Parts: sequence; C-alpha cells; structure tokens
Amino acid sequence: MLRQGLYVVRGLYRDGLKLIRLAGQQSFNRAHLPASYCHQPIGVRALTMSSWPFSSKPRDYSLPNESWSPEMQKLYDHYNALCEVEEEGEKKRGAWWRLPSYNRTLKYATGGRCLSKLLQAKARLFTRNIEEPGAGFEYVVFLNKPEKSCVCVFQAGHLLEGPPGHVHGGAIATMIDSVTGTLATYLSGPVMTANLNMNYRSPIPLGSVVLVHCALEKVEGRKTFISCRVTSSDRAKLHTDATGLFLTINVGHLFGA
Ligand SMILES: CCCCCCCC/C=C\CCCCCCCC(=O)SCCNC(=O)CCNC(=O)[C@H](O)C(C)(C)COP(=O)(O)OP(=O)(O)OC[C@H]1O[C@@H](n2cnc3c(N)ncnc32)[C@H](O)[C@@H]1OP(=O)(O)O
Repeated sequence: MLRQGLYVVRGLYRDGLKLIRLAGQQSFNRAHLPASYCHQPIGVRALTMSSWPFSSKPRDYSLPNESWSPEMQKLYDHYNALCEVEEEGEKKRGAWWRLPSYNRTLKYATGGRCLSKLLQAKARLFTRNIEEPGAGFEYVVFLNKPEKSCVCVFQAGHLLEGPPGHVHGGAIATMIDSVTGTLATYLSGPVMTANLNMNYRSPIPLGSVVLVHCALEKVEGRKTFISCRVTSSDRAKLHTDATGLFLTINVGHLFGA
C-alpha cells in the first residue's frame, strides 16, 4: 500500500517536471501550453487551468500588484516589453520570458493534480507565503533562453528586516538561491543546491528595488554552475555577488530513493 502510494507520487512528480523540462528546451513553444495560457496577451499571461478541481484560478505572484513601487513597475514594463518583439508589423515572441510564479508550484504546474496535497497539504513556497502584498518578497523573474541567463526584479518588504532599515542577509541568500536555482532548473532539469557562496558588498535598504542577475557559467556532467550579482536598479551599485553549484537529481532522491 505504502509502496503503491510512493509510485503514484513519483508519477505525479514526473508529470510536473515534464512541464519544467519543456520550458527549458529550445523547441518549447505555445503549442505545449494549455489553451487558456495561449489566449492571453503576453503581459498578463499565466498558467491558468481550465479544469481546476481544488480552488479557483491560482494566483500568479509575479504579476504587478498595488504594493509595487514606480521603480519596480518601470523595470517590469521594461523587461516585459522585451518578451514580445514587432517584426514586419507582426508581434513575435522575444528572447525574454516572464516566468509565472505560484505558491504551490508543482501542484499548479501539473494542472491541478494533488501532488502537494499528497506530500504536505500545508506546504507553500517559502518566498511566496506572505500574503500581504509588499510585506515580504515581491519579485518577478525574466528568463533569457538564448543567453542562458535571467534577471529578477526584487522589491524587499518590511518583514525582511535584518540590520535596522535594511534587508536580512538570509533573505538576500533566499532570493539568490531561488533565482540561481530557477535558472539551473530551466537549463538542466530538476536540481538541488549543493553549494552557495556569497559576498555581501553593500547593504540593501528595505523597500528598495534591486536586480538579481544570474548567468550560466558552465555545465560539467551533473553539475551546473551559476554566477549571480545583486545590484541597485540602475546597476551602479553592487550589493552582493555569489556563485551557486547545482546538482541534477533523480527526483526519487526527494523520496529517499
Ligand atoms: C527539484 C525540484 C525543482 C523544482 C523547480 C521548479 C521551478 C522553479 C519554481 C520555483 C523556484 C524555486 C527555486 C528554489 C530553488 C531552491 C533550491 C534549494 O534550495 S534546494 C535545498 C537545499 N539543498 C539541499 O538540501 C541539498 C542537500 N544535498 C543533497 O541532497 C546532496 O548532497 C546533493 C543532491 C547536492 C548531491 O548528492 P549526490 O549524492 O547526488 O551527489 P554526490 O555524489 O555527493 O556528488 C556528486 C558530485 O558533486 C560534488 N559535490 C557535491 N556536493 C558538493 C558541494 N557542496 N560542493 C562542491 N562539490 C560538491 C561531488 O564532489 C561530486 O563530484 P565528482 O563527481 O566527484 O566530481
């Protein structure tokens, strides 16, 4: 019985990862996505599910909300505009992709299957578990597939305080882990962080908007090496630089196999 349950969980997990892998492939196109996703204009596109059995439409946390500062909105608009280019009067997909973001990623990515419920009903993505807009991690990640890089626009809320008036080093590390990990996942499939190395160069004021730039350094077998720089929104000031090592895993690793 227990073994059967484990097989079910593994199967569901594989389904979820299929979508993640598809997103990492160059051949990925809109035909692979649910119809409801394709009908929406790029600016508001989200992985919405038509046959959603558990709740209404999942919230895409990477879309603008009322807590976003004009600076955050400006940067979002800038990168979002790069997601679509106009060629000979026709709108085409650009090099950049805005990544949708959910607080139960695998559950929503699998089209409503109850993977998260089987694992842990109360589990939520760490960076998306503060419901009050603007209080915690406000961020959106834009992926540049041809360049194997990504940029995250991050506005740090008041609940992330470390030194008075400034962002906690653990919150900065969380964002770096999340963004480098996201890039590694899109490039190499399911991975886990093996090593993160961080240099904190200058404090980040609470409420400010910073850019988290990540790029692929190299892939060696199962190892994906990513570099990262956290800068002010005008890129003039370096706040943190980091490197991350991610190991491709067999998802059975997460189930003790
Ligand atoms: C998976 C699902 C992804 C879903 C993504 C959805 C899309 C995006 C959505 C939402 C964004 C959210 C994004 C969040 C991202 C956050 C990621 C995390 O925070 S992960 C949690 C923290 N990390 C751990 O808990 C790992 C704990 N460690 C382990 O499990 C193992 O140690 C592991 C898997 C890392 C490696 O174990 P082994 O048994 O597979 O491999 P061995 O044999 O030990 O090492 C292989 C090679 O790697 C080197 N290596 C291993 N660890 C190393 C290290 N720390 N430093 C340097 N080298 C290391 C070894 O020396 C070896 O190298 P030689 O092949 O001999 O050349």
